[in-house]
Amino acid sequence: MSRFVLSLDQGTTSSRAILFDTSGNPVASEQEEFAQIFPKPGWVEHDAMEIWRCQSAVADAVMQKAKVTAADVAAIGITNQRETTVVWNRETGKPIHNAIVWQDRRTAGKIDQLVADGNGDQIRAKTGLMPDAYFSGSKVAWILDHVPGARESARRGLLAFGTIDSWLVYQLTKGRVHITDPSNASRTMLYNIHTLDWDDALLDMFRVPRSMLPEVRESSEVYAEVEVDMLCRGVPIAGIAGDQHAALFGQNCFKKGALKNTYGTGCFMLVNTGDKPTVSQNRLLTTIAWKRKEQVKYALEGSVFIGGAVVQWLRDGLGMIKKSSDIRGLCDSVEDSGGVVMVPALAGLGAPHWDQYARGAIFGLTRGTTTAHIARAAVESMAFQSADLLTAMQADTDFKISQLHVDGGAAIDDFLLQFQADILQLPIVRPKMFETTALGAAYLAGLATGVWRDTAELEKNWQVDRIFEPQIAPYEAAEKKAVWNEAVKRSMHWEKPEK
Ligand SMILES: Nc1ncnc2c1ncn2[C@@H]1O[C@H](COP(=O)(O)OP(=O)(O)O)[C@@H](O)[C@H]1O
Ligand SMILES: O=P(O)(O)OC[C@H](O)CO
Repeated sequence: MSRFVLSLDQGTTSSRAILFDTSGNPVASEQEEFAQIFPKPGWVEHDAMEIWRCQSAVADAVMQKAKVTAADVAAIGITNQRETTVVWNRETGKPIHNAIVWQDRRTAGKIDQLVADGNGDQIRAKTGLMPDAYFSGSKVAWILDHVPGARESARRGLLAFGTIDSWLVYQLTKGRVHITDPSNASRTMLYNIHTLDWDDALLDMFRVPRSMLPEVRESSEVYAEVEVDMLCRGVPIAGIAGDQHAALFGQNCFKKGALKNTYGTGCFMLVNTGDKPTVSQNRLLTTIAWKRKEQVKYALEGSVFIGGAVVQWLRDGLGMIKKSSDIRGLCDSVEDSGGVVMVPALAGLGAPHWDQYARGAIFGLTRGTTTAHIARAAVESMAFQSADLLTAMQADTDFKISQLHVDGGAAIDDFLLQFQADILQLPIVRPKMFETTALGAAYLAGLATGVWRDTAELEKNWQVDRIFEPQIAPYEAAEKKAVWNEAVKRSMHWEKPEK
C-alpha cells in the first residue's frame, strides 16, 4: 500500500513539492523561488521552462529527502498560480513567449476596448468574471498578436495554450496529455461556467482557436501517469485545481457557506456557494470551486493582487529587509504605523474596486516616518484589502460568518493576523497545517485513488494552531477603515490608459 501523496504547488513566487502521509501530515517539503521578470512597468512574466525545471527539481528533491520511491506514492496532485498564460508549440514542446503572469497589466487597453464595444455584460454573465486584464483570455490574444507568425501557426493547429497546471501535465507526460480542470478553466475568460464548455462567442471575441485549448477534465480523477524520467515516474496524476480552489478544499470548506482567506502573493477570499453559481452584486467573482464525481461546486471569490507580494517588494524592490520574516521585527519596533497608510496597487486594484489604472501609493508621510512605519503600513494593507473582500461577501450572501480560516505564506505572521482580527472584529483561525493549497491538491488526488474514502474522512485531519481574537473596540476598527477607504480612493485612476 502506497503511503504518501505528492503535491506539486506551483505558486507565483516559488515552486513547492510536499509529500503528505495518509493522515494529511506533511512529511517532507522542498521549495525553490524563481525569477520574476518585469520587462516594462506593469508587465510581469515568468520563464515557463524555468518553472518546469524548478518544479520537477523540487519534486525529485522531496522524494530523495524522504527516501521515498515511486512505489510509495499513491498519486500526484497539482495546484497552481491561476490565469498565468503559456502558449507553446506542439511540435517542439517549447513556449513561444514567456508566460504572461496573472498580475500583468499589458492588456488593460484591450479589455477597455471590449467593454467599450458592449461586451462587458456577456463576459460577466458567461464567465462570472469582471472584465480585467487579470484573466487569461486577453493574454493569449496578446501573444498571438505579438509573436511573429503566431496567429498563422495557431490557425494551423500547431500551438497549444494552457495555464500552469496544463503546462506541468504536458511536461510530466512528455507532451502526450493536454488537459486542465474546471477551476482553472473558469479563470481564463474563455470558459462558460454554466454550460461547462469553452464558449465559441468568447473564443471569437479574443480570436483564440478552439484547437489551442486543453480538454477540461474533473478536478479529481486519474488523468495519466508520469512518463518523464523523474523519481515519481509511473505515479498517477489524479488531482488538479487552481491554488485558491485547492486551498478552499484543503481548509475542508466542503459545505455551502464555508469560507477561507489565503495570504500568498495576493490575497484570495473564497466562500463555497454550493451547487449553483451565485451572482455578485458587489463586484466579486463567481468561479468554479472544483468538479468531483460529476458534481460542480461554485464559489464567490474576492481577489487582491498584491498581498504577501508587498513584503517581497520591500525586500527585493526597496531593499528594506533582507528576508521576508524580517518584516516582523520592523513591525514590532513601533507602536503603530505613525499615520502611514500604504495602498499596494502595484498591479492595479482587484476586488472589489477593479481599477486597472490604480497604482501604489503611500500616504501620511512626515519627517518622523521611518522604515518601520512603512513596513507596518505594508503589512496592514493586506488586512485592509481582505476586510474589503469580507464586506463585499457579507453583502452578497446571507451566510452567517462567525470566524475566518486563513492560510498562505504570509499567514505565518502573527502581527498580520492580529491586525486582521482587530479590523474585522472577527476571530481569525489559523490551522496547524497552513500549506492548505498543497494539502487540497493532495486530497483531490488521494480521493481519486482510494487513499481517502470521502471528505468526511478528511475533516478529521484538520487542527487549529491559533485563534486571534479582536483586541480593539469596534469604533477604532471603523476609524482605521475610514482612513483606508480614503487612501484607496486617492490611489485610483492614477495611470492613464494608453492612447
Ligand atoms: N514571514 C513572513 N511575513 C510576511 N510575509 C511573508 C513571510 N514569509 C513569506 N511572506 C510572503 O508570503 C508570500 C509567499 O506566500 P506563498 O503562499 O508561498 O505564495 P505563492 O504561492 O503566491 O508563491 C510572499 O509574497 C512573501 O513575501
Ligand atoms: O501564487 P498565489 O498563491 O498568490 O496565487 C495566485 C492566484 O492563483 C492568482 O489568481
